[in-house]
Amino acid sequence: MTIAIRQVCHPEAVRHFSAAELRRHFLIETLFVPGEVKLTYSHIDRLVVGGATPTTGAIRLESHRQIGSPNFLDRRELGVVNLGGAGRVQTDGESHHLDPRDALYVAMGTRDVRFESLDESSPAKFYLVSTPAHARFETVKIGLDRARRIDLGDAANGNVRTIFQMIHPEVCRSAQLVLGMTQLKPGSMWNTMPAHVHDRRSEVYVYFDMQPDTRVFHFMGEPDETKHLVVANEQAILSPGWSIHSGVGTSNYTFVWAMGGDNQDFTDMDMVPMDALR
Ligand SMILES: O=C[C@H](O)[C@@H](O)CC(=O)C(=O)O
Ligand SMILES: [Zn+2]
Repeated sequence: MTIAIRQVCHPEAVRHFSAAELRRHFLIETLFVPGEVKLTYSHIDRLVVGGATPTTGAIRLESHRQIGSPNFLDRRELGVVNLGGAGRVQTDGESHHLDPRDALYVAMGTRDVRFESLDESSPAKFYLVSTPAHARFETVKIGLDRARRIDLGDAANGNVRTIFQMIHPEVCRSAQLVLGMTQLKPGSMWNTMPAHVHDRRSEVYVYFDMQPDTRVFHFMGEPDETKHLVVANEQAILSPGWSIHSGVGTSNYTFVWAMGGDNQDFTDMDMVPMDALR
């Protein structure tokens, strides 16, 4: 298991970042490495983001000095979304079958978490987001059928999409983690425009369901100082509370968004008026 550390950047410093610096601090280029658990520890809301890509055998979520407790989930909770082929997640010996697109909320206090693929020729790709937790809730699997579904956007604006709220107070209890998936319809390319910020919560996006030669231009930065990251399939973006997080693709795509912070109120967003964007 590997864990990379990302420090916090002040927005006044980010104004001067080159494309390479912006990528080094905010983009996670590689999430899925066959046979490995690969994590990034971000100091924005202490979000841990990564991938577990089991091939032949089971791989384990280990703790680390950075986590500061004997087991990874002693003082944390975990969201898992399967972006690959069918797989299994074992939580303290209990087996959870995760089909493609299924999510699992794993409770604080779970000692042993293992990941397995059902077919090594089509390995599972478990996308992981973990936040600190103060209380134990139930470990629960959430398929898209159990998610809270919001259809929005319109063809004229190129943003017809469905938001599936998966780890959300009305679906599954958690200490602070809120997570879901947004699928764009073919012909729609925009997400989250008009843009918003929410200084109460940090957010992380992972874009997937993309072809090798398509890209998402992901917009970040303070509303009056926007910048972009050019993002390929299965890459993630760390979005501090002061930053907008919106993207336009060269084709349609799907993304998982996840948040941690002061509240779990999805609708608590500060919308950015169009004439405020720079
Ligand atoms: O705070 C909420 C997040 O930014 C996303 O849920 C937005 C999103 O999925 C979309 O507009 O498509
Ligand atoms: Zn947001």
